[in-house]
Amino acid sequence: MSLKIQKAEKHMDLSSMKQLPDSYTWASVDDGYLLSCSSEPVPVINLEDPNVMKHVGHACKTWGVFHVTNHGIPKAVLDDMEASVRKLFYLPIQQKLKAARAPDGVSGYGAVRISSFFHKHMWSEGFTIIGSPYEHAKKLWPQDYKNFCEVVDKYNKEMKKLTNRLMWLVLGSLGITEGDVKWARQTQDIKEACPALQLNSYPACPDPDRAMGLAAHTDSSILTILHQNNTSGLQVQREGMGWVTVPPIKGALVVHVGDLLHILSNGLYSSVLHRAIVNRTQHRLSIAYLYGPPSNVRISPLSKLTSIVHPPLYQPVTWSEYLAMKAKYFNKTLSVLRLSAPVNGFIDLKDHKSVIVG
Ligand SMILES: O=C(O)CCC(=O)C(=O)O
Ligand SMILES: [Fe+2]
Repeated sequence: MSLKIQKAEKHMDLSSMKQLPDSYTWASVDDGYLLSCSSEPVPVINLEDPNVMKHVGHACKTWGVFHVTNHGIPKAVLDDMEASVRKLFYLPIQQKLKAARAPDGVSGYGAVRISSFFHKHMWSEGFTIIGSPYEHAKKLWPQDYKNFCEVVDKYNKEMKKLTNRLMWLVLGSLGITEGDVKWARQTQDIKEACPALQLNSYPACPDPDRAMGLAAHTDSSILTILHQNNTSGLQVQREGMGWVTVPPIKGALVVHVGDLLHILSNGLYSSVLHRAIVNRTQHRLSIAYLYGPPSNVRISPLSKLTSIVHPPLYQPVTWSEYLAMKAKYFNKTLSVLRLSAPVNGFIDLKDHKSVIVG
């Protein structure tokens, strides 16, 4: 296939395709795993529950993913954001390409960033926002960008409040207090922590069993908060169960344990391997808020969680260093950062080396 074709295909208008092109056809979306009709659903945690910290700790340890209800984010903020995301992805492809991500850039419109690790294209489009969406929004809607920027700002503010709350629940469940992680206390009111907002669009697909919306990956964040529209597609991998669907629950949000929490917790809370599949009739949208530490902070296993018996398992790393490594090693990044094995060896259950790519 010539590079020219590859490039053109990268920007195909998925919603107008009547057949799945070969370059989008995956050998098997099931990868040989059981597709779970799991009797055990992903935990749903009511943030108003008096035992919320215990539930959060248990969910992080067992699943690495959970739904939250009573999270305090006004419905209007979620609805407005979803409507704005829909408006963005419904723009004609030529208009969206005006805000295309630069080849070496991070923000803007384009294929999902993990595409480069796979031989086949994914059935999705993405739009990444870091900081203000102003520059890209102005390219998309030269006269009418303000509303989008306001909606995104409001959404980011609410997500920031929620991630702070969740962060302390997660750390508290590990026996960590504010004094143990000063930077986490500081990020409550500083601008330094620079979260990313990843907007994903998965148009209805003519051959969903052979297409992949977003291939299996873990998030590089500490925590990710995901809002999905009313269409299923998110799946997480659970030991012994295979891929388990995380169906949308009205008004609830999904929380993922990311790689940096895996490191902070010295592997006690493993980042969750997840993917998005597509369907024949409905257009699915998702909005992922990826929360990480301020850029100058080195993340390493929290000293309270390590001892001679439980030595630190990972080297210290900043978020930007981690992202650079992830761009190189993808699902092997955690094992690259892993310190040498103890004498009797260990098995990193979430090493994800077995992930079949492409
Ligand atoms: O669309 C989804 O449900 C998953 C999105 C996701 O995993 C991501 O943006 O990192
Ligand atoms: Fe993700």
